[in-house]
Amino acid sequence: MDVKVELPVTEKPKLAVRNLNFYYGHFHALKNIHLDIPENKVTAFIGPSGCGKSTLLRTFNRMFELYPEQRAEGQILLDGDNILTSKDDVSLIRAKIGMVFQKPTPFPMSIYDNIAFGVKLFETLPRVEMDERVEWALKKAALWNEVKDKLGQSGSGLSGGQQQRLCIARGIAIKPEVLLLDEPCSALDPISTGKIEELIHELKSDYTVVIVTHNMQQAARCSDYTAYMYLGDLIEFGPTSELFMKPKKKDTEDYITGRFG
Ligand SMILES: Nc1ncnc2c1ncn2[C@@H]1O[C@H](COP(=O)(O)OP(=O)(O)OP(=O)(O)O)[C@@H](O)[C@H]1O
Repeated sequence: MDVKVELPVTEKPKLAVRNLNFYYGHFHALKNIHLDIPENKVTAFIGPSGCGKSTLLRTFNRMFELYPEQRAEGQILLDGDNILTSKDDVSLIRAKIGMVFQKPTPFPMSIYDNIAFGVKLFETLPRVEMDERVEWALKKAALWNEVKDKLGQSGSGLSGGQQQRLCIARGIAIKPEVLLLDEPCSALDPISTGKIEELIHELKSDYTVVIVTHNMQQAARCSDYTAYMYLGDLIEFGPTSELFMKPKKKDTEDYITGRFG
């Protein structure tokens, strides 16, 4: 199914996906996806389990290259450059397009070093500037007040919600342009979820955010644009309010009204 939706002229596409096909061995998991991800907005991917949401997200920073049987064809343009064929070191692409996973995954080191570790891969900062960067990232991730007196303690001693905010802080500390969030709240309680959702809302002033979520209320609350996927096809894409209030496709309507999926 070829769905082509142009963004409103007021939006600038940060990522442009063109004719993207993705294969796990012989299994065709993404079928000719055409999609523009607008800059400084939150875009949500929704759809029933197995529809390809995480696969699509993972193509955006070439995470699949770690697995030899996985292959992507087509184009994913970041500001016009195809990251699938880019000669840039993949770690440079991942510095521009950061990812936060479903389960909080703090490194086995202090809260401070969890943030500083990634920064050191790309920048050599004097200690004072590194301190400032760590504080900046923790403030952006709304975690600073809770951890400022225990930066030397292990990141794994934090609560699940705090660990996830630490992972978001780690992701933004290297100042990516795009932040990919793969079901970032699925392991969290409602209060932590609320904090992450507020954070997502604030992050979009600086970043382009893409979130995969199972939770339609979450997509409706925190995204500006939503893509509905089914069996590897992009079925519908548009402003979140329109997609939820006035879906154009019957399949989308059935899914969001809970008649299916
Ligand atoms: N490593 C893999 N090897 C083979 N097939 C895979 C692999 N990972 C995912 N798939 C298949 O690709 C399809 C898309 O999976 P994907 O994880 O992207 O879906 P999803 O929409 O994110 O699902 P969920 O909501 O359950 O996380 C599914 O049919 C899945 O079984």
